Amino acid sequence: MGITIEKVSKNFGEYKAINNVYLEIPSGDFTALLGPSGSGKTTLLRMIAGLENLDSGRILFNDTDYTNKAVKERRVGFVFQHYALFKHMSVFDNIAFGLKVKPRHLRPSKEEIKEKVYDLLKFIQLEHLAERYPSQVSGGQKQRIALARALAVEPDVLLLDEPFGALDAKVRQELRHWLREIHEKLKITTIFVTHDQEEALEMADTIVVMNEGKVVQTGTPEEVYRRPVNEFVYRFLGRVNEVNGRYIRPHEVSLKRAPLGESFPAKVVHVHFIGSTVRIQLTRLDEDILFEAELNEEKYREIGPIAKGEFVYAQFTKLVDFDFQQKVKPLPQKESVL
Ligand SMILES: Nc1ncnc2c1ncn2[C@@H]1O[C@H](COP(=O)(O)OP(=O)(O)OP(=O)(O)O)[C@@H](O)[C@H]1O
Repeated sequence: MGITIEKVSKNFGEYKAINNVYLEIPSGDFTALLGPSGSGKTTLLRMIAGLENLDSGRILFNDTDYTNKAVKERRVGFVFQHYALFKHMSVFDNIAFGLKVKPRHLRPSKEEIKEKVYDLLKFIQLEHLAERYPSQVSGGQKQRIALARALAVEPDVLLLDEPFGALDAKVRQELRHWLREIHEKLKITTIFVTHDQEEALEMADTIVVMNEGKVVQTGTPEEVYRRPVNEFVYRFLGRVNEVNGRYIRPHEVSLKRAPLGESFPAKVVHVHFIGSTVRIQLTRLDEDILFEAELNEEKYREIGPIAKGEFVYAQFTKLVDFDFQQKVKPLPQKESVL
């Protein structure tokens, strides 16, 4: 199911929560809505679900206007961070819920429901938990069950609002892979809200970067990361050093023991080992600027152990200048289209 968001706006009082958004989500795509808190991601998702009215614009599902259709007419499945499971129902009954509440003429038989729920439990690899209650399963399991519940009614569109937000880093990582695999199998058009750039870059086919109720850029993870249209996207997608109005990512800073090319001396302030990455804070001696370098294992091995207080030579090889870019190549003014 392809989705078109056409010039959609939504105000809360004076506040423009969604400001003239245009977006096309192709059928079968895994799209991440990425942006800081308050940028309008949840509001946009709720409008696609039919849970929030539009002030203006249209929402089309496969070219048919769904703007005024009710939630239950939309065949959407949701998984929200706080969309808790029904506490008083077993895992089985939670998953079966959407099927059991269907109108009589559409409702599958008891046997069909049982078979379907067990298929889904097998699919999410939690068959052994069918008789448990939500309080007896882990947070990660709860979100898998919530996904099975959403899938039970065979939605055309899957909407996920920070579904892993409340989980610890390791479980979140596992569920990212798991969800991506599920998407590969089912190919349901999926829209995933997150404020975590790593999560969006890792999972999505398409990233829609939002800020202040607007779409700032859409593209593949590689496009938005390598060709950000402005400073906001560049900053939002990763760590950044700002050097006199220009920018460089820490992993693009090169460090050497001896002077080379346009390198400058710098003093090591802190060294952090983060898994296989070494993050080093330095001060530039000639300009007294604090900056950060990030080395992978290989680069760190080349330069050798670095300790606080040592002096090294650093080079900013790829400074990005957005003012300059805008002067030579104006940003596209037209509405963004995937
Ligand atoms: N029902 C409402 N009434 C008034 N203001 C609202 C309402 N819902 C959302 N807003 C405001 O609209 C803006 C966008 O909210 P939204 O929840 O869409 O942002 P978000 O990008 O999803 O943020 P977060 O990541 O924090 O959830 C925010 O400033 C929010 O306070």
